[in-house]
Amino acid sequence: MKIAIASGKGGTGKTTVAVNLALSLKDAQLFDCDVEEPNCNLFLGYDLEKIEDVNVKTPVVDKNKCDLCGKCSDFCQFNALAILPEDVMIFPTLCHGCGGCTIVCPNKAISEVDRKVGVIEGSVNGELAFCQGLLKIGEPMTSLVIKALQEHIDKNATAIIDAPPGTACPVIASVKNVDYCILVTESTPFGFHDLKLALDVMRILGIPFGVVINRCDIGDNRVEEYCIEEGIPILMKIPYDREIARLYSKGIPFVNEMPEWKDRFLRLFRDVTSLSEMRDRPEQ
Ligand SMILES: Nc1ncnc2c1ncn2[C@@H]1O[C@H](COP(=O)(O)OP(=O)(O)OP(=O)(O)O)[C@@H](O)[C@H]1O
Ligand code: SF4
Ligand code: SF4
Repeated sequence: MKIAIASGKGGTGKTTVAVNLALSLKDAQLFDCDVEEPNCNLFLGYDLEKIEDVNVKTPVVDKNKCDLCGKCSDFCQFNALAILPEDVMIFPTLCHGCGGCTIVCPNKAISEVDRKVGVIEGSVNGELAFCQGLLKIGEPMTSLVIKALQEHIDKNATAIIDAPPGTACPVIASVKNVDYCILVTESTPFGFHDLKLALDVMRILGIPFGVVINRCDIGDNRVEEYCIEEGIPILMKIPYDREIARLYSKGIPFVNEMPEWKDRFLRLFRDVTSLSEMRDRPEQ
């Protein structure tokens, strides 16, 4: 079972839910896909070691073979190649490593070199199997690092995936192949607005989803009313709690100090499992 924790709006409590849910389960793996700023390990405190570099194949043009025909530049959908009067200019950070320009070059003038865009790290100790991706500073290829990170999911275990905020490519890369997505939101106008964007993404991708309303006692009831109207499962409600915020600021997962929440997260997991199974069952 692969479960993503996502949201439209940032700061709604994804990491809080992902870490506390993973710690409440036995034998769960936790993956921090927020590769621009992974922060799950602030709460776990595990020693991490590098598992692998994430590289992208980037073109290099041999000037002696190139006749500036422009076929490579015409092919590239990402504007990573520009034909100048006497040269082909390459914008490495725009290149997605598709390899197409190398194939279309009629003069075999293009070769490829590895360019490092990030790194995958894994825990060497701790009660959870934990992995995170780390995008190199200045690199925009977030999705490549997320894809590489997800290769390390053990298909026989339960994987909890902490997704980045928003609804753009990094979120799609994080949730694409999951069995279920938990959308964490808050009862504010901004939370409600961005939840609806995230719901649209899940519907388009055909991923089953439910909602956790965090800080449920701030703002108004619009999120809850909307979920009831639309038949969206409300999986859990977490109140605004000074103690949760205090523990967070000390890097302590709140299930460790407030053990009653472990049962609630276990119940959440059971609900998610049965909702996902119901969806997989063929209609009678
Ligand atoms: N129920 C709660 N009561 C009080 N404070 C909370 C609660 N849930 C989360 N917070 C606070 O909200 C902040 C954001 O939480 P968290 O980092 O889990 O959100 P996030 O969605 O993962 O953020 P990002 O979008 O940056 O990844 C933290 O400062 C945390 O202490
Ligand atoms: S396709 Fe090959 S020969 Fe043509 S401009 Fe590009 S690198 Fe040069
Ligand atoms: S490898 Fe693909 S993305 Fe990169 S420059 Fe060539 S065509 Fe463009």
